[in-house]
Amino acid sequence: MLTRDTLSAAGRIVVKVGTSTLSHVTGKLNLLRIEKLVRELSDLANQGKEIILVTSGAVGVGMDRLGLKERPKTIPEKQAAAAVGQGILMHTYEKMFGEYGQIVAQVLLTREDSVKRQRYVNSRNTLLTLLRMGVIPIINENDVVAIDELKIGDNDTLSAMVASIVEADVLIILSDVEGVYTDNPQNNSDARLIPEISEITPEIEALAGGAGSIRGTGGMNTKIQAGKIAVNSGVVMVIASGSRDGVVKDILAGESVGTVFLSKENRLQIRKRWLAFGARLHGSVKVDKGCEKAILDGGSSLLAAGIIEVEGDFDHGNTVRIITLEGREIARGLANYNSSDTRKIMGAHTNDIAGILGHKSYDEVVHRDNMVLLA
Ligand SMILES: Nc1ncnc2c1ncn2[C@@H]1O[C@H](COP(=O)(O)OP(=O)(O)O)[C@@H](O)[C@H]1O
Ligand SMILES: N[C@@H](CCC(=O)OP(=O)(O)O)C(=O)O
Repeated sequence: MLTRDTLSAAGRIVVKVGTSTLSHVTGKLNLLRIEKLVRELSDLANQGKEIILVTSGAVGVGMDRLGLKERPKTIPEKQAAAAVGQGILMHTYEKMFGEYGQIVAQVLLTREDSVKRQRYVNSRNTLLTLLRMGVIPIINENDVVAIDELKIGDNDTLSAMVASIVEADVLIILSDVEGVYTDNPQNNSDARLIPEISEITPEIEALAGGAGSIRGTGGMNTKIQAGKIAVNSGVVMVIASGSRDGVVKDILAGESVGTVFLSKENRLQIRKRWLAFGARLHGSVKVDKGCEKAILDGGSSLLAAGIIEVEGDFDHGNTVRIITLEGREIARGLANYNSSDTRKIMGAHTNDIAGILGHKSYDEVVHRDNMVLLA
């Protein structure tokens, strides 16, 4: 069981901040609060932690800039507000993070990026590359283009999907409440904070109400649903107040802040189980002795140079077996190239891939991050 004590070791952290935390009741940005959050996250990045920020606020900030007093009802109006607000948000983050020497990147995702296999692998690879480069990805849903039926619809769910895609250690959801209460604290002054949720039962789900303001979207409901995605992906989730000074630091110190959702298995166990037993296998690649040793003993990715045979028909993003000359399966992983391209580049040096295919999207045929050893 992953508990609060494990949080001090968290290396990859997703923080989600809601509109109610980012803005004042006037609808304008709460600059002091954003500044504090940026400073805290920058300090964690300076400590070597990998940080991803999922930010809401595009629609709210856009509404304010456009002088709209009510949340827009039509989709084009919402999208227009988001288009205006997203730019303002990014400008603010870019400026503030820049002051602390941090590089940020805007990443706008839609539902398809997490459900379509190829897009999932692409989003994952891009996010992991940004983290490796020391960049802080700042993510929001692509409200401007997402059609309503295809939308994730709320950033609580989006942040849990992101945490699952990048296999984060912890997801911290910052809101305008201290955590999950026995009832909506805005309506019931007797409501008490629940410090720990080890299982999301129907009773827990029934406690959650909708948003507390016209600015927020899902209320506690979507946060509990996010909790389900997180704990089933091996990610510990904490809901806490975004107005508390040093909130992220305190959570990572294992302090009893907000509500923690415990995870039964860690992400590696879950991912390994899925890659090893859950994923549909689409083919296999046979590797030479040097490549076998590099994968088993050297922690290497699978490079085209080590491949001597390709079996089956697979697409980019499908799971393939990696087998030895003797036919022993040593690993499984997600292929960066389809079977036909892999056949063309097998045996070739990484530098020659572009010449052979006319493009080179990846150096590796299977990246180590997307591989599980079976031997
Ligand atoms: N059981 C509950 N415990 C805590 N808050 C709740 C509960 N049920 C409903 N809420 C409401 O959820 C709100 C937080 O969600 P929301 O307004 O969407 O904020 P955010 O912008 O941070 O996502 C709280 O302000 C509160 O009014
Ligand atoms: N993508 C939307 C946020 C949707 C959302 O979930 O908002 P919130 O409940 O404030 O986290 C926006 O940027 O306005």
